[in-house]
Amino acid sequence: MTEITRIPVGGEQAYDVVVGRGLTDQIAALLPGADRVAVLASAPLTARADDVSAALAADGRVVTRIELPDAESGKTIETAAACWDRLGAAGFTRSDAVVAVGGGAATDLGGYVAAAWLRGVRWVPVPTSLLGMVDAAVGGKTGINTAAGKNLVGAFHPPAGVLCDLDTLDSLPPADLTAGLAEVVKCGFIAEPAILDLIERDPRLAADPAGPAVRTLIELAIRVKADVVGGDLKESGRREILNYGHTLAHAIEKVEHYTWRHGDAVAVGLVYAAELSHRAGRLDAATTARHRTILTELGLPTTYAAEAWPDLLATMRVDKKARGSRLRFIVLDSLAETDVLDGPTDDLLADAFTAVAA
Ligand SMILES: NC(=O)c1ccc[n+]([C@@H]2O[C@H](COP(=O)([O-])OP(=O)(O)OC[C@H]3O[C@@H](n4cnc5c(N)ncnc54)[C@H](O)[C@@H]3O)[C@@H](O)[C@H]2O)c1
Ligand SMILES: O=C(O)C(=O)C[C@@H](O)[C@H](O)[C@H](O)COP(=O)(O)O
Ligand SMILES: [Zn+2]
Repeated sequence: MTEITRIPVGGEQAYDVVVGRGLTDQIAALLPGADRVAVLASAPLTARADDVSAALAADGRVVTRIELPDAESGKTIETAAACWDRLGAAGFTRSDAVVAVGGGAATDLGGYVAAAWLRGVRWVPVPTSLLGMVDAAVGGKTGINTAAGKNLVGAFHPPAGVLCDLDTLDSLPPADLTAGLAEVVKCGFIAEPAILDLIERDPRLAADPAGPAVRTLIELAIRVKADVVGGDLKESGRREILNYGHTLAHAIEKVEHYTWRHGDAVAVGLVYAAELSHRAGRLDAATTARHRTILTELGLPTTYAAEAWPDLLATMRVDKKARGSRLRFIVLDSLAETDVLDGPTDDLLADAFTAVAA
């Protein structure tokens, strides 16, 4: 086992994000007194879920294994209902718990299953993707998609702890690792410019799961998220900054029927949010251009089909940051200085889109 980093997340239900290698044996200690534990994972993560289940069983827990449809296709009410049926059949009580093993889709679904079962039981995400480690598994935002859009049903339900085992990144497809870096870049622009400097020094190293830069980037990004959500779990204020780039990103995901990786959509959304900030007279041209440059160097997309604009605009109107008919965007005034752009005109929104339109 290598060195372990524990990153505390504050708030009423404080917990640690544990980062290291060979962490499987730590799972049982995060759920004291849980006699029954449901381990949720999709097929590509079967081996990892086996290890986690074996560690729990070795500690005397009765494990219920539930296989999820993979990736975004698992974030549905049907999958959640199937999980609740299994918990009911296995007699899960309020002292029992859920463990979700996988990328952000599995941990979002698993967290929501736990949040709603008996109105809330303990859960632990075991993120296996970079994006899951730096973002989805941290902060207690859980949820599913609906026909109207992305993450429209869910709950704030902090986990009992988060296990980020860096060994799991070895099997992550490179395109998924790169997609996760989009959320890391987001943290760089909204709060931690050291992230941007590190990636710019050697973008190739940033995407090497075995290299030293990845762990540093993961820990820097987790610290940004932990700091924000520790002070504003329910997004009544500052937490909205974590949505930088997401208003357009979620619309792209819906228009693409969830076939795009979340991180890829976020990359386009970040460039759009920067252009919007610039065209609203807030962000300087150099910082705006820096978005496109760094994301391109990482191999992330920065453009989207021009003809999709009407659909995208209509979808953005059900974004959770909207208030009535007013859209609200997180924008940058300068590096690491965020603000809300409240009620931008359709002309301004369309003008900014020309900068990402392909
Ligand atoms: N709750 C939050 O705060 C939050 C934050 C960011 C993103 N999200 C959500 O997270 C989701 C995106 O997460 P993601 O990028 O991890 O995608 P994902 O969960 O869809 O996983 C992508 C693919 O990688 C595979 N995979 C994951 N880990 C693997 C591993 N170690 N080895 C081999 N294959 C592996 C998965 O099976 C899947 O096929 C989106 O639904 C997004 O909305 C939530
Ligand atoms: O944790 C948050 O808050 C975020 O906004 C992080 C985002 O990266 C993440 O994609 C989140 O799921 C988006 O939340 P939503 O409330 O817009 O669905
Ligand atoms: Zn995101």
